[in-house]
Amino acid sequence: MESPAMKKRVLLIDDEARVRTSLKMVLEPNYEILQAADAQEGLDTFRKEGPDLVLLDVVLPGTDGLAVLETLRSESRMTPVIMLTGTKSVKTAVDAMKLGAADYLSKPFDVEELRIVVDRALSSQALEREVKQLRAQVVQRYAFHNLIGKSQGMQEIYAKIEQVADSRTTVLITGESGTGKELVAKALHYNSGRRERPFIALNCAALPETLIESELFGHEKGSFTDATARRVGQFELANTGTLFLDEIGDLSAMTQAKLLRVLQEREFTRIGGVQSIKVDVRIVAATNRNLEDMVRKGQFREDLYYRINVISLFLPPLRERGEDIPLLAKHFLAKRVEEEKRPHIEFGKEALEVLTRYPWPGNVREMENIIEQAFIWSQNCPQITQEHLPTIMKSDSRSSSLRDDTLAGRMSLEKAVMEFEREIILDALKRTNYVQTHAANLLGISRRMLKYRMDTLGIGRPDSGNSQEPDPPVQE
Ligand SMILES: Nc1ncnc2c1ncn2[C@@H]1O[C@H](COP(=O)(O)OP(=O)(O)OP(=O)(O)O)[C@@H](O)[C@H]1O
Repeated sequence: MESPAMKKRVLLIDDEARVRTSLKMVLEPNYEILQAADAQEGLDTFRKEGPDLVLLDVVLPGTDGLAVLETLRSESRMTPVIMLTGTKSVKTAVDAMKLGAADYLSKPFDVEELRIVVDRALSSQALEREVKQLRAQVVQRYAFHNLIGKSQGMQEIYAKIEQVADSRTTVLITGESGTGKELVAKALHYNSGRRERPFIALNCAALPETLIESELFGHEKGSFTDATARRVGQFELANTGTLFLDEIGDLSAMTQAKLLRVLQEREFTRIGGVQSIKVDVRIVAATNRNLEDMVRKGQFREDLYYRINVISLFLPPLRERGEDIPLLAKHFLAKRVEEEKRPHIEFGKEALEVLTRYPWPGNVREMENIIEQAFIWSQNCPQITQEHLPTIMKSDSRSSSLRDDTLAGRMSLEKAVMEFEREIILDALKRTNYVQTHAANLLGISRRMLKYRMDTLGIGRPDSGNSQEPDPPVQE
């Protein structure tokens, strides 16, 4: 890391000593200045000193400044070059920008403009560096071996990821909510040749029907009432990378038709636009709905289904991969211990048994939340015990009586599931003092979904007399 006191270094390449002196005077308080009077000296200094920024005159004795610019850019794409041009050479300035100059300044310079242009070029360079570093970190984080699980089901997933990551084939990931579909989509991306390119995730269920098309394909200014400016859609943003379409079963018939066209032709038009835009995007889709069934019922286009279902990956629910449960629980606990720099803590034997027996309706996401709570409640304890786990996880007798009633035909499956859900939601609400946002976080669902489930199951707030306020309306 560079120390904040270290000055950035600026190389001035200009044959006129007078110009170099005035540039130096303006910049010296903030930067360390290196100087060169011709192209060769400039390139030598650049190679030897590795400055952070170059100010380069377009007219140099015997050499064209643009040729020097090309050499500089080919040797270091990260170092910004600002061109110094005569007042009349607008065309040269444009050519320079095309060749990758960060900016240009016309002589004679305005002192303030000079400072601004130099500062701006250096801060966008710093930003570019940061993005590169972050991308590299993300690549490491989502390398597929970071998916936790040793069960047969997960091993099959790993093998498939390895087989298909590096092709452009469309992949459909299915599985219940919270089983790790988005994580698998990322693993596909970060194990492919596209790993340095964008990974864009779009949840098709989270957007109202009216917005989804503009979100996907973008729109031209004025194409509808709210379209006050041109907007680039996710397809364009994901170009050369991967577009992850979550909850694809929630797309309307019209959007399904448009998506099919993009998948077939690899091109589309923005809403209100006429120009066809070609894209190279790898599509990974996911759903927790039964698409085959939706096709049978006419709710999902059959042709689109076959297009996206070229390769399918099914993520089994957590309850069907019991051996992954202790592994995942220890992983999430270790992660929290490290984040909070707390002393080592482990699960007691009985707590681990409770975790293993529990059916995990919210899958891995639910587990992450429950371990988070247990971690908080176990402050100062050397072990996580049953006491640190939610009551519902231990209410074996209640869940077995629901199961017995269902299997004996005394209760429908639907009713038993609702009863079970009702108890979990009530438990979460009690634990969070009825603060719905916190309860929703605990359950790993949105507040909107929690409110919807509470309404469906008839769960109200605890009776607090007349002071009870109505629930705030749920926004679309
Ligand atoms: N095998 C795994 N190893 C480690 N973490 C996991 C694993 N599976 C899921 N997770 C974690 O569980 C949480 C939920 O995963 P994810 O969002 O990928 O699920 P999903 O199936 O896409 O859910 P939904 O259908 O609700 O969108 C995330 O925080 C994810 O990091």
